[in-house]
Amino acid sequence: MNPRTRIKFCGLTRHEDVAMAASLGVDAVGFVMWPKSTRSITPETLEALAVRVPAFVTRVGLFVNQPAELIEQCLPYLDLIQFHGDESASFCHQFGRPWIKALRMRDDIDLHHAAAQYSNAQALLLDAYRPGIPGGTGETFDWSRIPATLEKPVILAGGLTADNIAAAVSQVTPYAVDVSGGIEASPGVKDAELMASFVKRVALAGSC
Ligand SMILES: O=C(O)c1ccccc1NCC(=O)[C@H](O)[C@H](O)COP(=O)(O)O
Repeated sequence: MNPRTRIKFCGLTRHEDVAMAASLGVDAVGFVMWPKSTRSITPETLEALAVRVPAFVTRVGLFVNQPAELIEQCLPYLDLIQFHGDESASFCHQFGRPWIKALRMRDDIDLHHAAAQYSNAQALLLDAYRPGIPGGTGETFDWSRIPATLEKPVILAGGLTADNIAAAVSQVTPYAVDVSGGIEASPGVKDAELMASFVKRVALAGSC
């Protein structure tokens, strides 16, 4: 039996969206701590949102080349750290907390090399590459570029929606999928119906 595809919703900024995600059975909720993002929240908002996340829903903090001091400040409210910039493996590993590394799918990326480089990561999150934009582009990439076997679990991200998630799961069979723009009414504001239909389509894709 194939394990189910885990789901992370990213870029949450509101209590009601976190509550909806949890009620839908989503595995992880992501909070963007990078201030230049249209979905960013402050450490104070992170605390307010995170303390109300139910047990067994993983709270993920997303950072882009940010100071260790900020990450330390957020740690009490995070179960997992997502590094979405050019952080080194040793930087990522210094916090004593599970972490994942986001990789943008540049033409020249070598995923086997990256898996070795980030050997302590819990998983690699693969996202679309657009120069100058570190993530949350809402764009897909060519999923056939993902090797059939990789030394780390793959979290597929980038432009996923209820309309393309079945094809993505069937083609890539990722460990997990990550979505932000595809479940939004506007940046940082999630749409309850889009969230529900995304979760439903992932479940259906896994049962085919
Ligand atoms: O969401 C952002 O604004 C953002 C900014 C900087 C780095 C990463 C960012 N988001 C990452 C994600 O939301 C997801 O990991 C992933 O990129 C999926 O986003 P989307 O393509 O919108 O589904």
